[in-house]
Amino acid sequence: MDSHYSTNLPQLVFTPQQLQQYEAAAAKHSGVSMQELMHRAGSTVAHWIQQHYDEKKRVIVLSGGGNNAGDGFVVATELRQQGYDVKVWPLVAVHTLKGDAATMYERFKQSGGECVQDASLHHYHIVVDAIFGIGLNRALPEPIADVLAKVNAAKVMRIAIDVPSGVDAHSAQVHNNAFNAHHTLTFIALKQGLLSGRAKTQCGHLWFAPLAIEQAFYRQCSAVACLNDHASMMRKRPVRDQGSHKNNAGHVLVVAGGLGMAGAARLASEAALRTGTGLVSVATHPDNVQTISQGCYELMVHGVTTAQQLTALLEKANVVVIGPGLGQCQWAQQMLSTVLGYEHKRLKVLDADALNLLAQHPQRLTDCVLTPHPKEAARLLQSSVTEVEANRFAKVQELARSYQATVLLKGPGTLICSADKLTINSSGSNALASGGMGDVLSGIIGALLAQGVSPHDSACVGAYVHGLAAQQASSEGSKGLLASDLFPVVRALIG
Ligand SMILES: NC(=O)C1=CN([C@@H]2O[C@H](COP(=O)(O)OP(=O)(O)OC[C@H]3O[C@@H](n4cnc5c(N)ncnc54)[C@H](OP(=O)(O)O)[C@@H]3O)[C@@H](O)[C@H]2O)[C@@H](O)CC1
Ligand SMILES: [K+]
Repeated sequence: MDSHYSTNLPQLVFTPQQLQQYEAAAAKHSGVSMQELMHRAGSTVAHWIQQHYDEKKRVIVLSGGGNNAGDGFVVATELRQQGYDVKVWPLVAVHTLKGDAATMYERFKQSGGECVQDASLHHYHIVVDAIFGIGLNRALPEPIADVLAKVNAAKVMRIAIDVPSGVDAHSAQVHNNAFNAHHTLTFIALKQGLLSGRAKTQCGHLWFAPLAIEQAFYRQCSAVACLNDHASMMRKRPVRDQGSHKNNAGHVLVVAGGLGMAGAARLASEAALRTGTGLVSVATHPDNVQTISQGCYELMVHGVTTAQQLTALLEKANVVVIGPGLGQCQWAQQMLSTVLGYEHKRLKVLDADALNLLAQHPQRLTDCVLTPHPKEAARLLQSSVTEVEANRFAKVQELARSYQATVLLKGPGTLICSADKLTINSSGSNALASGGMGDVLSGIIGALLAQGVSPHDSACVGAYVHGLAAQQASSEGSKGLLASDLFPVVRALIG
């Protein structure tokens, strides 16, 4: 039996529908029966529990009505054999089980295993979720949702088999009272819905167990997305030739900082410098000039009030970052329409208020990277945050299509979508940080574009470096990380 598992995740990402469609063929090509596959899945989880918790721990397995429950009965049977005190609490009547799941239930009973109803959770140390896996197709029904609310509130270690119940492995939608796992062991291939948004946090630590059929599976169908990893992101960083000078490393123009919003402009422009741009200019409200320049003499800061003044600056730059602290007043509108209407090709990063203004007058764009958080994405799509979070994958694709742009949808497991590519970011989230993190991200992406990295790769490397910097700059779980704390880490990562 192969019980290999790891937190090193593969880069190839699939939909649960692809798993449903091709896993049987992959198993067949690997000479493995479906029953053996279920046995491998359950044994892997049992092995994982043995590796992490000794047999004095009391375990309860919650079972459902499909094959996920079959995995759960294998876990329970194997742990009992290893001396654990294990019970199964069926949340769907066991007589409805079919096929291999029914067989695994029979084996559990025959081995002396016991089912309980309405268990007292405080008696157990570990709860194993074998209710729903990739077969979840609607919200959790009342009795199951009620049980999971209690499980989530209890002081227990929660381990999900394949998918935390209540998480939609396709859309990343998290239904009410979904199982809040400390660890999730997922099988055969990575499912997109576990990697982004709230679903990502709902999985806790994600472990991948290929069950020794992943290669055959990869031959059956093509991945729908790519999970970026450290090595590939580091390879895509711009390389600066030793003999080069400032004019070979791009010129970013940051159009930012309405009245009273100098900080956002400074964060974005300093981030562009710290990410290796040769020259960085800032076009801002005249009252901000001194504040932005203070302590960062490398920035060329211009107070701008007219389209002509901005056009003169656009001529010198090769990339424009527009939006941080821009506001939505007449001045801001004029700045955005001048940038979007500029006749020569300039790569552009649109962030913050540039996105809010764009949402008021949607249009197809050229050479743009958009970096919305879910609320800005909702405005751009005339939708709601709930709808965006209920299907981050479809929404980022819709944005990329409607605006003809590369779109980076922020949040845990940031998504980056261009016409032909979907990438999921794997580095940390900055949920505990203060404001200004987005400004830094737009500056980093602008810098990468200015140094010749493609729009899609700039957004991917930017998201990765930004997330990793947030992770490294703060100790785990600590609040109070400042956006400017990222600068030294970004420099070290990009340099
Ligand atoms: N194929 C294999 O042999 C292998 C499979 N493996 C394992 O199997 C898992 C997939 O199994 P699965 O396809 O049976 O789906 P699963 O998630 O167990 O549940 C489906 C059942 O739930 C029901 N249902 C759905 N949503 C519901 C809701 N909200 N509320 C109430 N009911 C709901 C649905 O009912 P229906 O829609 O038919 O009414 C159906 O009865 C996979 O994740 C992995 O763990 C591994 O062992 C490897 C080998
Ligand atoms: K599960």
